[in-house]
Amino acid sequence: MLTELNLTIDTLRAIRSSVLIAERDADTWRGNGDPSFEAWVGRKTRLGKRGGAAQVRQAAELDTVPDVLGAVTDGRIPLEHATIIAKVAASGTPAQREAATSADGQETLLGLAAGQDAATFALTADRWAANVDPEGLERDHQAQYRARYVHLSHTPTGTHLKGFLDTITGKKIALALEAATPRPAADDDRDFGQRNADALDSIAGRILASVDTKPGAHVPPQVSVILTEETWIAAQADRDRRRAAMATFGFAPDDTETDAEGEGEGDQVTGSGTRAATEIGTGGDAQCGGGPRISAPIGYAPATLEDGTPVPTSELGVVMCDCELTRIVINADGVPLDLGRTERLFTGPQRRAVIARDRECAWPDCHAHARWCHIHHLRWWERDGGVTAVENGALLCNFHHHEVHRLDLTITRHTIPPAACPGSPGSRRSRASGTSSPTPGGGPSGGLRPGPARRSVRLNPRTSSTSLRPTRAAATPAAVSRRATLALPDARLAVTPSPVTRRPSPAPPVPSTEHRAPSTEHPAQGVRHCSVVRGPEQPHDLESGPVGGVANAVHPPGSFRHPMKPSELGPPHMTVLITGGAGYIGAHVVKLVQDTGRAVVVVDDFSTGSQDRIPGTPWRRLDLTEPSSVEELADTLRSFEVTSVVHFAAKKRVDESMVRPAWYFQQNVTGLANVLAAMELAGVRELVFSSSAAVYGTPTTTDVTEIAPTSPVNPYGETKLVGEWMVRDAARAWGLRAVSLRYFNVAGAGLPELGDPLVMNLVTMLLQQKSLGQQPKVFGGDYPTPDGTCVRDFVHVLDLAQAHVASLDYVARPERAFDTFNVGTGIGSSVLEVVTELANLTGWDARPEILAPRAGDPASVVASVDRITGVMGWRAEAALPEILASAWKAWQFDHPVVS
Ligand SMILES: O=c1ccn([C@@H]2O[C@H](COP(=O)(O)OP(=O)(O)O[C@H]3O[C@H](CO)[C@H](O)[C@H](O)[C@H]3O)[C@@H](O)[C@H]2O)c(=O)[nH]1
Repeated sequence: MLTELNLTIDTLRAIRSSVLIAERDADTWRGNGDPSFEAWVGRKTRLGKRGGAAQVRQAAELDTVPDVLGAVTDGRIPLEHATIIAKVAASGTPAQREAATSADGQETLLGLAAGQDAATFALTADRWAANVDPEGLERDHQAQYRARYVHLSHTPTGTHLKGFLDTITGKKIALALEAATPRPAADDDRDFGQRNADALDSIAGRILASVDTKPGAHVPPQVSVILTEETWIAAQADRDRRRAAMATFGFAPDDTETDAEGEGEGDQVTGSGTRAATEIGTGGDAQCGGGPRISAPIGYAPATLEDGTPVPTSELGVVMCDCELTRIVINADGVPLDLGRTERLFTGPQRRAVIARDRECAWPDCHAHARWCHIHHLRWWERDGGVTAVENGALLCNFHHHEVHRLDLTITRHTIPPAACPGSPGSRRSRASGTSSPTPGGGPSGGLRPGPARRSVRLNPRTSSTSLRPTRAAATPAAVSRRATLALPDARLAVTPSPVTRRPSPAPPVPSTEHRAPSTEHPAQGVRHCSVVRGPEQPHDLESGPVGGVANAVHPPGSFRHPMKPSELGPPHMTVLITGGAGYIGAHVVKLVQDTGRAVVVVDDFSTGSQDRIPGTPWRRLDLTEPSSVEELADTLRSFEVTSVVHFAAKKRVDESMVRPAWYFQQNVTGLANVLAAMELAGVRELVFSSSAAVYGTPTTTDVTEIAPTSPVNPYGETKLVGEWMVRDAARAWGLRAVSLRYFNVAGAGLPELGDPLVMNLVTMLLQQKSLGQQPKVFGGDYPTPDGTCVRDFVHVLDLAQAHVASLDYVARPERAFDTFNVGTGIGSSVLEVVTELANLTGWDARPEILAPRAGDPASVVASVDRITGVMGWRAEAALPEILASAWKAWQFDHPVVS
């Protein structure tokens, strides 16, 4: 019954797919005020735009495999299996797509689908696809591999982590995170993401602690915490003051062996048969609820990392607990003068003894393996003057070690009678709650009593015959006396949270004065690295100003929003020739390519571009439409040993192309033909071609994929489509490896001085209208879009430039031939939305004037960017507000208000 029901549902869905495609092709949905077919479907079905788009996408994919769709309606296979085949047909390599859509291919896949569940069949289909195009799998993996990156953005509010990994590495990392994440303890209310973060922290700690991790360095990598003597004393005084306040408000620091609710129950003892339990009393947050109020702390400069990042006191506690201290005396200019050293490390034998005893994190129910644990000083080394001895050490995983220091806990070991242990008569298992309680009325732990704002947890026993009992600690004079050893004039303490072996660390290299700026406010902050990047020797016949151009002469490296990913750093000997490199998009690409370490040479006729945009970059003035340009360009390619070309030089005004179509073909098609001829002559085989979304004309869907029909509606788009064909044909004929990037609506600026100099698209035209005191002019208000104005996909010019860098990597791979990719954000904005956003941003009292529609304007063009994201790992980062803000800045830079 259930099977039949499922079959019927699948059959109906398959029929719905066919109906959707028929509706789409019949075009009957138009004229109802819906901006797109998807929107129409979403409205009709009440699934909304997203739901409608998903149905249409699935239908379009299934439409490519009609036999498979038929097999669903015949009840041969479930729809799920059909969608797996359709995915291969839609997103595989060209060879895989061709095979999957062929009658034979569909029949083979149908045969494979029989008798397999969906998950197994998905893997089978993957293997089949790999078999059809064995290199496809490897190519995809290599593409993923080249595209992978991890960015850490350090902001004042925390560090953001962003990245992309190839599937294999992703799985490896997932396994490693899992390995470093123990089964959550009873009191562990961290969610999955938080546990992953802790696992990553733990892995980093382990790497930094390993003596084997010495990538070319003389000492293991270290995280240094830098603090002054005053900070050291003030931080401790602050904590002591808090603790004293706690005592004043009714419960002594050692009272933490206290019950809050329920009854504690020791858990089952493992190992030797002796039983142990551990209790923690956190005492709650002194600042919260009914807890005691404490006086405001006295301000003091925080400890910092080497780059000046402030370190919270609880983190300081963690590193002080299990660390190596190196005293570095630094003079007023931040130059290290003297190294002293005091170690507070557990020795190897001590560690082994602690590990043998505790085996895993000593926190209740936390089973983090010893290899992920720190050794915590039960009596803190810096706070309580605790000794570095086995009996004072306890294994704690990274997370719980931080908790102990964050909550200012003291943990004590104590033996508990077997009767109180789990499994014993009268014992009960602990509740999985951070607010469960320890043993009542002086159970095994003895002397437990309820206290205000007190949380306590009954902990799991360990194999040891002792238990750990965390409590709040008392201020101890020992902590004060310990400071004496650190109180050195002009001293900074560099604290390394690393169980590095006992061997003297060499002094850190004293910064050479010629490379480092003198210290300013912070010894580490004052250090600035300066590096000079020399360009290749340049031939003298170029109009490049001083020969031997120096990359990045004006724009400091990293001043762009997107720093290059390490994976994108190309070998310095690679030279990229960029035609039209002095133009708006070209100059951004010049800068980013240079940032990757590649050399760049620009060819431009400077009809719209300017040399100011490419400081220090060698250039050659060349009109690429002239027949003589072929030889001249080939010469340049040879003399610079160019390895790849990015071709921008072209005309790009839609309206102009409508008026001067032949000239557009001359400019764009002849220019490209000459570039290709020169490349063939010089044997340069890598090309990134600047195409346009204009090749789609008026798309039938808003979500335009690369396989959408190309049907340009203006000569400009036609020249780009012809260009794509020419590039594809060159790939077939003489082994050119090329990518055509179909730009959607590009706007914004990476630097204020790199704004779009031409007023020829919506954003710059609006800014000009604003500057002239005019009202925004909107071409057409009656399009079948939500607000009647055209919808476009606006992409930041820097994101677009990044896509070129990714494409250069892509075409560098020998297995590539020719491919096309959309470059957009996947999000549409209407002209009116742009006007409103810009008006808000600039304080413009804008009252749009709706004019007649402009010739050749399609209603709605929005990219599908799945392909470029999947293959190259590229994805646009900036949204409309950021794009417009950068465009506005650039506009102000170019049009300063003279008062
Ligand atoms: O003052 C203006 C200027 C433009 N528009 C409208 O804004 C939309 C965007 O126009 P643009 O000229 O900025 O961009 P296009 O979409 O016409 O063309 C752009 O996108 C294309 C791809 O779709 C090509 O890449 C092309 O080079 C690029 O200019 C159009 O509906 C246009 O009519 C206005 O309403 N008022």
